[in-house]
Amino acid sequence: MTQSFDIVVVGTGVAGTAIARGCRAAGLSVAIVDELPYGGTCQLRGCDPKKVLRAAVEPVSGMEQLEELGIFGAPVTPDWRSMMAFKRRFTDPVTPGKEAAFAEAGIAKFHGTARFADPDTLMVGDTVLKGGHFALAAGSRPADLPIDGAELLLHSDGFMALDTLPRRIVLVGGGYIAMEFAHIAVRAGAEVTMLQRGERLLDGFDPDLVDLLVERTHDMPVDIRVGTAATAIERVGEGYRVHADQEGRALRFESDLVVHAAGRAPNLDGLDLQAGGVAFGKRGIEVDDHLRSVSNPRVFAAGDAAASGMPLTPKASHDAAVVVANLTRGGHSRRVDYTAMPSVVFSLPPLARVGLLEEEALHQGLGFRVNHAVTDGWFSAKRLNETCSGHKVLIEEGTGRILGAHLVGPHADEVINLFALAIRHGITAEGLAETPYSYPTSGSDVASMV
Ligand SMILES: Cc1cc2nc3c(=O)[nH]c(=O)nc-3n(C[C@H](O)[C@H](O)[C@H](O)COP(=O)(O)OP(=O)(O)OC[C@H]3O[C@@H](n4cnc5c(N)ncnc54)[C@H](O)[C@@H]3O)c2cc1C
Ligand SMILES: NC(=O)c1ccc[n+]([C@@H]2O[C@H](COP(=O)([O-])OP(=O)(O)OC[C@H]3O[C@@H](n4cnc5c(N)ncnc54)[C@H](O)[C@@H]3O)[C@@H](O)[C@H]2O)c1
Repeated sequence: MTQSFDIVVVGTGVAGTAIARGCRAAGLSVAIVDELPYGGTCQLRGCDPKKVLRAAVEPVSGMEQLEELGIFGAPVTPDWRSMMAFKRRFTDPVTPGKEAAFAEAGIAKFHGTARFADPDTLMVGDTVLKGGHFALAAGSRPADLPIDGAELLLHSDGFMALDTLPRRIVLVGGGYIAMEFAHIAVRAGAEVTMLQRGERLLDGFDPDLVDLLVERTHDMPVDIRVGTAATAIERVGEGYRVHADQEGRALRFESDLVVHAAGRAPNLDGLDLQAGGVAFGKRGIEVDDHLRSVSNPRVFAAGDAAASGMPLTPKASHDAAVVVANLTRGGHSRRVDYTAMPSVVFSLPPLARVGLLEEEALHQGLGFRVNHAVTDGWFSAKRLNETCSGHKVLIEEGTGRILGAHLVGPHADEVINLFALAIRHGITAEGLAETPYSYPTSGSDVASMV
């Protein structure tokens, strides 16, 4: 059966949902398709469930910090099953909620893998979908790890659906997922080892602040091995043995669970982009500044699937707004602008960045001063007995423009938004310093950071 729509959207995550709803609200006929239950990564398998699980270990982290002052005897261990039940209260309603919302909006729903038959036709099973335009918001998936036994790795979605938390966990990788899962799992009672191939963890964040967080994580304790690449995984009895290479030295780690935390790749395999004449590379679908495919003008891409910006939720939302503008008001009405897109590692305490890294600002030849301090002695960290706290703010000489801000410590995940606002809307260091802040809050520290 052939059906025709103004817009056919692939993916029901943050990007696909917003594109479908935005185009429909503008009066276009819209179809949406997903091969998984509707909802996408962020709400079902990513940001939101992760942050719900983190909520259960936040008090544990707080108690650990206050324990040495004699305020608590010993921290409690949260009940993992109850944590999962709490998480499901958020994730279970997502799919039925999306199904109902699309139906109410008059968006035609399809379930199955969408693949191109030719540049203006998508197939979902035997159903033929003709589109005036296509919006590809297919997201990302765990990157292929070319090691023996890679099929034994549990992916992040599996970790966030575990019925019980195994005692010993090896995390393969040293990025966002490894750091966030380590902080949750250790506080929930597991013994965690992190294997990071490169010499540094959390590439893309300020190295001095990463060092503070790594020291804190090491003390939790997490066994962090840098310069250590996982080379093979084998089943041994009920558990696993992970083989790794550390500068030519062969290492072995026994574990009850091995988790993939070694990067994600655009999820393009099912789409048969070649048949659709849609150019793509390792970073995703190749798009111009308007998020239009460089090879098929009927196609736009957004979110993790598009080779643009950072694969994060705020970027997926921004892309969706750009695609909606270009689909409803003409193909060249809006360009992407990833200025001041903040990013947070939701460790305890969190690590955050917005704008340029020091190295990037130097590379661009900008003249700037750096306000860098370790602030475990500041009131907002000290009252929590939090030892991991610091900032680095890059301020342009002459203009006072904030070029970049990097934070680690209590509420860094919230405070970074003030710097994002400043960078996006041109509020200078002077403007930030003279703003009255509620006190005592971590936000009020901003005045002393600039
Ligand atoms: C564990 C984890 C934690 C994260 N935490 C954060 C966080 O705290 N903050 C943050 O900003 N970002 C976070 N992210 C990243 C964030 O989740 C993604 O950037 C965001 O969800 C991408 O949204 P999207 O709409 O592009 O894709 P997705 O939400 O992944 O949606 C893509 C959808 O397309 C469907 N699909 C793919 N191919 C086809 C096909 N051929 N046919 C039909 N359907 C198809 C998929 O089934 C999927 O449902 C996290 C990611 C993970 C994995
Ligand atoms: N808070 C957030 O915003 C958040 C949280 C989780 C995930 N995410 C998104 O998901 C993506 C994927 O997260 P991630 O942590 O998997 O990727 P990542 O790119 O952040 O880190 C992957 C790390 O794994 C290492 N690695 C690769 N192969 C290895 C091997 N064989 N042995 C040891 N180490 C190896 C890499 O050197 C790299 O440091 C992120 O880039 C981000 O876009 C975001």
